[in-house]
Amino acid sequence: MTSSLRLLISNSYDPWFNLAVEETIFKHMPANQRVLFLWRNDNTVVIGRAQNPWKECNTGKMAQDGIKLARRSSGGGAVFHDLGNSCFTFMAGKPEYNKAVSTQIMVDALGSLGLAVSASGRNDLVLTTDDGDKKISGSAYKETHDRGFHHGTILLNANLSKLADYLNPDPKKLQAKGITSVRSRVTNLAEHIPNITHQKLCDVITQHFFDYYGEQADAECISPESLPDLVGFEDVFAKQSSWQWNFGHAPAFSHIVDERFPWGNIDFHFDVEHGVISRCQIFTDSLNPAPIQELADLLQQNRYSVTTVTTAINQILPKYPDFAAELQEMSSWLGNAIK
Ligand SMILES: Nc1ncnc2c1ncn2[C@@H]1O[C@H](COP(=O)(O)OC(=O)CCCC[C@@H]2CCSS2)[C@@H](O)[C@H]1O
Repeated sequence: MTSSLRLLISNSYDPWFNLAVEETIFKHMPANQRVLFLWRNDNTVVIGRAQNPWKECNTGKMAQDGIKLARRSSGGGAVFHDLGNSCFTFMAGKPEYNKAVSTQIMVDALGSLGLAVSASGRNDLVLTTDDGDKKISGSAYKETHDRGFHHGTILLNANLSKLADYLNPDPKKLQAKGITSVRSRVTNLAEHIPNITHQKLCDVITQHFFDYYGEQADAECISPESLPDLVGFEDVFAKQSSWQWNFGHAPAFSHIVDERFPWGNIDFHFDVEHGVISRCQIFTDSLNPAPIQELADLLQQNRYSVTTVTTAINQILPKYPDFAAELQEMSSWLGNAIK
């Protein structure tokens, strides 16, 4: 008899690949199937579908350190992933889909390792420690008319100082709507059970998944080199990897950046829609406002990104040789301010 369960293990650490696999499997699975997908991402910040990355994370530091940004299609806040963080996804058709079931499977699996874990009022799993409850897992959900998934993280031995660094945004004058992350006190399971590994964790989650349904399934390993037949995967992967989705899908926002240079004060007011500068106004008392105005005009209708700034400055430079040093100075300041 074929099993109603499917167990998928990703061997890739690329968040864009893994999220595209998750999305494609979810879209095409038969509604009577139950899927458990286990995966990890390296050096990544994953944000919720309605979040603003420039507001929620330190995008400048992330770019410097080669940390990928990945927007997911579920709601909720921003989390940091590295190989010390494990991810799980439970998928099921409706009406069976029930996040209370998957949450209980996780609580029981972690309990079987001797950990006092419970579901918090929010979407977290917390570990009871001598120092109070600490978050070890965050979850998010997605539902369509006939199916749903619950995915979440488990902190095993993630780099918590990186976690704090990347999720601590620069204090920018950013006015933005969108979902704000809820910062928590976190802990790694390895601090509480030193011999825990990703593999052991996957084994207990799998065992509890099988036990709950009273069935088993062989594990299928997925990687870019061995992709099962996933209808439409290429398109989903292209979207998931795109700047337009990961950054550009941020809800509209505005950003004011100002600086006092020896040669004048400057205020840039940016309005950004779909990640594109829809309006850029400047206010300056510089005696030479023309190149600055020209810069503001050139920035409009382009991506809110460092590349946009450097490209525009390079375009203006030859026209204003007497203002070159000031333009260079502005380029690095403005690039820094919006990255
Ligand atoms: N990896 C990880 N795990 C648990 N908690 C984390 C993690 N990284 C950061 N945090 C803490 O959670 C808050 C944000 O909590 P908040 O509740 O705002 O958001 C979440 O939990 C979202 C979980 C999404 C899970 C998906 C599953 C597959 S891909 S990502 C952050 O400020 C930190 O304090």
